[in-house]
Amino acid sequence: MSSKIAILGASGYTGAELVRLIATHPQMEIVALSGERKAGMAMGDVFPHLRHLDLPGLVKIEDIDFSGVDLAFCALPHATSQAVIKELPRDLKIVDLSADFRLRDPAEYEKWYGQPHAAVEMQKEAVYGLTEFYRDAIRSARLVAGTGCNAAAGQYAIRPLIEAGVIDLDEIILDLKNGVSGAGRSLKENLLHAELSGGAYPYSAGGKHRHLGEFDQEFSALAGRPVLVQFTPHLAPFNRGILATAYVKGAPEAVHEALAARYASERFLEVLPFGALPSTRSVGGSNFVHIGVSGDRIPGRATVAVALDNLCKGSSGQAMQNANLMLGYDETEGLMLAPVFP
Ligand SMILES: NC(=O)C1=CN([C@@H]2O[C@H](COP(=O)(O)OP(=O)(O)OC[C@H]3O[C@@H](n4cnc5c(N)ncnc54)[C@H](OP(=O)(O)O)[C@@H]3O)[C@@H](O)[C@H]2O)C=CC1
Ligand SMILES: CC(=O)N[C@@H](CCC(=O)OP(=O)(O)O)C(=O)O
Repeated sequence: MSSKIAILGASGYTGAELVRLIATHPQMEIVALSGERKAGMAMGDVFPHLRHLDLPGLVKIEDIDFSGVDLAFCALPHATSQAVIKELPRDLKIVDLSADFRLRDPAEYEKWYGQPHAAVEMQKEAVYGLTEFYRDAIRSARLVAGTGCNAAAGQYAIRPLIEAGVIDLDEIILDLKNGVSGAGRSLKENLLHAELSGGAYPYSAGGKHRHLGEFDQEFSALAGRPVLVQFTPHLAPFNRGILATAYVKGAPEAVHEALAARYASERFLEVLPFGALPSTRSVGGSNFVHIGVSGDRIPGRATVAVALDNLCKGSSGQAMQNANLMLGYDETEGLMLAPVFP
């Protein structure tokens, strides 16, 4: 029997990506789609690339009847998400793509997001959605919090190295380039083609990016002591994709071995042969992640690079993978699309 799915925020980038993926899922049926400014419109009019699909029209969230819905994907802006989710039926399974339920500690949430959480009890109940590291808890969760897309890329590079004890925990530098769709579909001056194309720039430097809250929470729990990463993201002139590059102090071969061993049985995580490095081009439009390691002319230093698609494995693909687990389906269902190349 198929599961009935609602997508809240279907008129945004991650919502549309969920529709694209679910269209190939044999056991998921979309029964409701929400938009806010776009409520009342047909999905194919908002997103012509989805015109061929037979989909419900966009409605406001308050007009959705959740009684027949098995699982809701919530692809709404930060803060809006918690206000909406706390009013949804308690037996509804939810995969939230926003940042609202990623941080377990309410004080940490307030520190990084500048306001108190409006649903603290649910914040504590939520399971962190980095599938390969929380699989068992996700299977039985009611509410799963999708990770930040930068946070996913950085964790795929670094977590196994902390687990295996092969790097100096006080010398981790993470540099990251991410494409413009990471900022969502709303109009912003710095995202205008004239100001973005042909250039790139860092932002939230100096330890200010909110995904540091996720790195702090996850890396420190793994290490059993505080681990602080130096992290700067850059906005780059491509549509989709994240390229995260970690500079670590540790033997390069041991770093490669730790990643290869940890991800050997993971369907979506591909560790390249030693010395080969990944490209966003090779994973675009897919749920696959490519990970590469090289040594350095400075002995005992390694570079780890991770490429993934922010709209797929960085958000909607990860959300689908988690929904598959929550609904008892094969984890890869609807997600085996090959990357689009070039
Ligand atoms: N883009 C990415 O790569 C990633 C995004 N995320 C997170 O996922 C969530 C969705 O992101 P994204 O799809 O990029 O965002 P978009 O800005 O593209 O879409 C936002 C969606 O939310 C709806 N919406 C906006 N305000 C309200 C409101 N007050 N009430 C109800 N609905 C509202 C919009 O409807 P309408 O347009 O009709 O007004 C739209 O459907 C965000 O929390 C984001 O941080 C997480 C990881 C990666
Ligand atoms: C290009 C761009 O602005 N990218 C976003 C990341 C998007 C993401 O992961 O989203 P959350 O907002 O859900 O944390 C950023 O770095 O802030």
